[in-house]
Amino acid sequence: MKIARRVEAIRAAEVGAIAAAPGDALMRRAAAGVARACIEQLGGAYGRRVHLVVGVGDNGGDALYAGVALARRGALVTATLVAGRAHPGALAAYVAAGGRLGLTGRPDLVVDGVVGIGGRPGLRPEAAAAFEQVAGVPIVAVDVPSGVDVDSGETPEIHVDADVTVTFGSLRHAHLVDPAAAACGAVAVVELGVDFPAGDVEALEAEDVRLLLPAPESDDHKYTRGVVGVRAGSVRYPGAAVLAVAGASVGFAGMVRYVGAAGEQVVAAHPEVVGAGKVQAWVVGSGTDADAESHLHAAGGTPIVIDADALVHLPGAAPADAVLTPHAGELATMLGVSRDEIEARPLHHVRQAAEAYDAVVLLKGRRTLIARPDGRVRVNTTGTPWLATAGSGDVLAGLIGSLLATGMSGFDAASVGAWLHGRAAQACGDGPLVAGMLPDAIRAVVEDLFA
Ligand SMILES: NC(=O)C1=CN([C@@H]2O[C@H](COP(=O)(O)OP(=O)(O)OC[C@H]3O[C@@H](n4cnc5c(N)ncnc54)[C@H](OP(=O)(O)O)[C@@H]3O)[C@@H](O)[C@H]2O)[C@@H](O)CC1
Ligand SMILES: [K+]
Repeated sequence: MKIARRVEAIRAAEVGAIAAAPGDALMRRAAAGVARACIEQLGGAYGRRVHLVVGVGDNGGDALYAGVALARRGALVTATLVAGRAHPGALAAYVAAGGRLGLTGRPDLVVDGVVGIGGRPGLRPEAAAAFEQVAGVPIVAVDVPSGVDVDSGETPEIHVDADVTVTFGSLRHAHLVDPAAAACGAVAVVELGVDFPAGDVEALEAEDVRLLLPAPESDDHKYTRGVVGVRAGSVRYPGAAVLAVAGASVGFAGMVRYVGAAGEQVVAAHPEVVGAGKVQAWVVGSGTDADAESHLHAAGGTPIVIDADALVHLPGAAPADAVLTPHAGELATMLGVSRDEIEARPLHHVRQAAEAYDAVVLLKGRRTLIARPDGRVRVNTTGTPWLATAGSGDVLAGLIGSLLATGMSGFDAASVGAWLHGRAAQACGDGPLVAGMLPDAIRAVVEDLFA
């Protein structure tokens, strides 16, 4: 599990380590990691030109010590001190190692050491100008891309767009949550030997998913494995029913039931699907059109995935054990704000919705977020841009419903479902895909996990 923590918690955990380490030892360790990332990015150090953009705090100190390490390996290192001053010890070491002040020529790489966890969002004009001078050159950000809001993952003002971000000890929210995460590029964590407390934003990794997934026992039969019911599709949108049922039918639940106007098409595509009866979880909404509200009312009393058309029919709180799966536009309608506001502040809004509806809320996006009413959030890091295709949400809703039916919690079902769905898209290759390809790919991903 990847765990991201608030700045306050990180600072509190590091106090002891900083006090115990002699001089700038911790900063030098951090800087060594930054230098390693630069060398990796450049394919070597000797003769390469590296330019440091340096702020007044310890983030700038990290950049300068990284400059020291790079200069020792034969790189030609220059630096702009955006406020005209910098961490005294690091600056002295930098100058002693042959580092120069001021930009000369076009560098091969830029190191962003303007601000880290002590920064406010945005870039001051001197810092913005320093990056403009080297526009187009790859950037390695120290700790976070300067200008992003570290705890909220928001980017309310101008900020650095990095190719690689090197952080220390623990991930911060900005490394996982969009839009800031998109500005980080690839993220590397340098170990500092510090113990951190639990965090409130996390991301599942393959091993977590494997451990959470239900696998049938030898004495299981179809009813003990759980039955999922799908109420999706309509005369107008029969395909949504077929795709939601396909997502529900990848094989986690022991049986899939379908109730709705597209029964004929569903059974033609999935002969194993049966009609109304007792279920352990419902999936309601995809393509239900005018029938959404009546489906929602008919499906009460069990864990339930509420998607698409059904979301707008929710009264104040959702039914017990509900997972709501809106995209940004649907969440905007639910919360009475604009889509732009949701996309600018996804972490804030997904938490607000989870609390307001007293339900697990999965907000779809490049980095899908899954929030619980108590504020705990999982970020999904799998997926490709090709996944933004019609019907892909129907498959996801069905898949999550089938996991719910096996007895998983809504939070686990939603986050495991999102992870498998995204990984399946990746398995389809870096090219076009249609939603109908996902169920087979999900089965292959699960087979790989258990191999
Ligand atoms: N803790 C640890 O264990 C370790 C920490 N480490 C490193 O230390 C970093 C944190 O260092 P930090 O606390 O000195 O803060 P930092 O982010 O450098 O900025 C501070 C100053 O910048 C200014 N400023 C603010 N906003 C600004 C803006 N938008 N644009 C321009 N300037 C702005 C503001 O000063 P002001 O100008 O307002 O007086 C503020 O005081 C951390 O991210 C990591 O890299 C590593 O060495 C490993 C061990
Ligand atoms: K930075």
